[in-house]
Amino acid sequence: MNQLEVCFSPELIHLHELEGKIVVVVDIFRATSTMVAALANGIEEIETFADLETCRTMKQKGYLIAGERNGQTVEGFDLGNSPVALLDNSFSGQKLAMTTTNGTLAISKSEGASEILIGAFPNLSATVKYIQNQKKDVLIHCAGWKGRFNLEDSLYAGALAKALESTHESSDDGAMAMKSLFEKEGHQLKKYLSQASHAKRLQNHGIEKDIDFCLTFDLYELVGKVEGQVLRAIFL
Ligand SMILES: O=C(O)[C@H](CS(=O)(=O)O)OP(=O)(O)O
Repeated sequence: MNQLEVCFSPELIHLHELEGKIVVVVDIFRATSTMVAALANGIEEIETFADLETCRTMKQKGYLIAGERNGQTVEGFDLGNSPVALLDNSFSGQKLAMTTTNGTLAISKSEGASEILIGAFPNLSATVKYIQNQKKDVLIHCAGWKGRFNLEDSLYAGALAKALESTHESSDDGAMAMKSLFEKEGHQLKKYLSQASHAKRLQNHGIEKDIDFCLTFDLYELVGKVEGQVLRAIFL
C-alpha cells in the first residue's frame, strides 16, 4: 500500500518530505476550483504566481491576468478568482496568469515534489483515477487561509483519503482525522461548510454561485498538473 498524509497549511510544509510524492494542492475557496474550471472551459495553460507584480507583467506577454487579494479582484487585472466567470468557454484558447491570496502561494511552496496536482471537488474522481495509476505516496497540501487551518481544504483532504483508501493508507493523524470527518459530514458538505469562516467571509462578497460550484462533485474528467511553472489539463 502507498501512504497518504496531509499538510494543513503552507506554513507547515517544511515539516513534510516532498521528494518522490504526488503533492495535491487544494484551495477549495477558490483558487484550485477556479483553475479546474478554467482548464475545463478551454484555457490552454495557467501560469501561477505567488507575487502580484510579477503576475501583472504577464499581460504584456499576451496572457489574460487574474489577480485576487482578500477576495477582491485586484485593480488592473482582467479577472479575479471566480470559477463561475470562466464557465461557458468564455476565454477558450487563451493563456491565464494567476495570483491569489493563498492558493498560488501553496503551489509555489510545493516545489520539489515528484508531481504537483491541483485538487478540487469538481474533478475529485478524475484525480483519484490518475493517482491510482501512478503508484506513488501522496501528500495533500491544504492552502488554508493566511497560514491557518481551514475546514474546506481539510475536508477535501478527507474526501481524497476516503476515495483512495483501497490503495493509500492514511499514514498520519491529520489524514485519519479528516477521513473520519468526511465520512461523518461528506453527505451534507454545503450545509456543514456554510459555517466555515472562509465561506462566511466570501458570502460577504456576494459570491454564493462560486461557493456552490466549488462544492459540486465530479463535473469534469480532467486532472490539473503543474509542470515547471505551468498548469495544464490531462483529459482522462
Ligand atoms: O478569493 C478567494 O476565494 C480567497 C480570498 S481570501 O483568502 O478569503 O482572502 O483566496 P484563495 O487564494 O483562493 O484562498
